[in-house]
Amino acid sequence: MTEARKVPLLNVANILTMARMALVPVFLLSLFAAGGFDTTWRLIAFGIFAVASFTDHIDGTLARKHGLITDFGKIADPIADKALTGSALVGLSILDVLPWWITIVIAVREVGVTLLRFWVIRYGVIPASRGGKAKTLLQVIAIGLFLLPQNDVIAIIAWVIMAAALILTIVTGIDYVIRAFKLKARAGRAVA
Ligand SMILES: O=P(O)(O)OC[C@H](O)CO
Repeated sequence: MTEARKVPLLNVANILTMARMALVPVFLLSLFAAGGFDTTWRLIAFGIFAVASFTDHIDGTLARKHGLITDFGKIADPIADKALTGSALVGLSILDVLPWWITIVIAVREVGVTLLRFWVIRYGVIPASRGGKAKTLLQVIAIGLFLLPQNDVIAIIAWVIMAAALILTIVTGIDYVIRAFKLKARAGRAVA
């Protein structure tokens, strides 16, 4: 595996990625505090989720701006996103806010893409695509809206965005499968 540039592994972008992972248990504790439906705790959970999600934006921006892109970051950043969104989806399904089938469809895609990345890692890294980034953004917005105390307007917007996120989740998942097979085939041709 080759580094895009010789940069220290422990740089600010990677530290932010790891901080996002570390916030997952804190987020879950606040989501389930006081039974899961206490308005104050739900707002705290929303705040922690929002801060953690924002680190995704900052670490990517810093990595690009200051040349802090590492193979570790390319792999760890999507995993940190999946840990955060996955735990939120499971939490919302446990609380009966979100149907389990939505959580399961997204979880299967996210775990599948992660396994796919490791499966082809000897040939190269599959970084997040624009579609993958847009998918994560839509998931984050929909989850954020479901975390808020609900009313009709919030619920309608949350469902519309979740539907778009689901479509993009599936479409980009298929796109990554195609990319993985192309990467593997290219590596095979290079060896032959
Ligand atoms: O769709 P993925 O697996 O590439 O994930 C995208 C990342 O969450 C973007 O930061």
